[in-house]
Amino acid sequence: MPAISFQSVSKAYPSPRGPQGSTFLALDRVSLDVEEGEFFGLLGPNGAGKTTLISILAGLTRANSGTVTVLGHDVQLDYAQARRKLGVVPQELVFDPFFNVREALRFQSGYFGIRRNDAWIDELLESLGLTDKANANMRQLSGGMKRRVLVAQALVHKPPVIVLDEPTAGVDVELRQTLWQFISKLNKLGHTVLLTTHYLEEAEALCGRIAMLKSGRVVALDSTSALLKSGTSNLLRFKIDGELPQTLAAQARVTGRVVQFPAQDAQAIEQYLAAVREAGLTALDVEIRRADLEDVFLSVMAANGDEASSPGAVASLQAKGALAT
Ligand SMILES: Nc1ncnc2c1ncn2[C@@H]1O[C@H](COP(=O)(O)OP(=O)(O)OP(=O)(O)O)[C@@H](O)[C@H]1O
Repeated sequence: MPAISFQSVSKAYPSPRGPQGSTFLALDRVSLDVEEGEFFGLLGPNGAGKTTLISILAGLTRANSGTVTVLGHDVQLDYAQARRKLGVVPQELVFDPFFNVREALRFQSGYFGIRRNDAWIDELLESLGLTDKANANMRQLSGGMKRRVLVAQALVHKPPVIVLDEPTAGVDVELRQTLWQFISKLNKLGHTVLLTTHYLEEAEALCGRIAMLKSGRVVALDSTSALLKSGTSNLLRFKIDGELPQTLAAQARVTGRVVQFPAQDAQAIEQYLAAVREAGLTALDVEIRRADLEDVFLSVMAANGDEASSPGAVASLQAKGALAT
């Protein structure tokens, strides 16, 4: 049985631009399963529908159609059981200003009907570096500290399925490391983790499988290693001292003065460098690097209607079948 199952989930919101009463699809028949024990990444650009999907999972928003289950419990028909299996760390910093940290965690335990939870609460406080803040009022905490409390709140009932919606947005390196150490430990103990993040290096390091959403549709779904292999294996990267001719620019990803070409082999590298020389330009700081998840992500997004990235890498991904159709 999957830990989380989305089957053909669609969600329409009122359209901000169209005529009165018109809607647009924030989620368009999304289907994906997260298996028990997985560390699963849900990636996508702003507005792709990640938070909407998580809100439906957490019972905060209703889908217009489709089925969502948590360990077999339907999030609508069997809400209480589904919710009990889930620990959700929301993107927004929501907290009760009248409680101190320990009280907030005790209150949350009470919400799930758990009494005498102090041993686990102490462990959460310790693991998240909050022990010395246990008696501090929530209002007195910095943004990063509040985020730690949100993580602790989500885990207070030891949920088998942990959902983190951009937990490291705007937080410092120390918290990120503390958080990922702790979440990885829980994952090793068997907890399933679903993570959304814009930090692609974190997703690459942590997630065994990844789904990419674009405009409410799943556009890629595979193991992280297969996604990495599906991209152009190497990239030729350099800076130029002028404007790249159109024919060359069409094959490259250009960011200001930095140019990147897919570099399948030495011949391709020589050809690109020769073409740059023939155009009267000088390539500076030349390096060859392995494609990372960010390259794959940009290629997938480009293949699905974002012109901003490398056509060469897209062709490579399509040829290897990594892109959902
Ligand atoms: N309550 C709402 N009413 C109307 N439109 C909404 C509502 N919530 C989200 N949307 C729209 O639905 C789309 C998906 O939004 P969502 O927040 O799910 O995206 P996201 O992938 O989480 O984005 P981000 O990375 O910016 O957090 C966006 O176009 C957003 O403007």
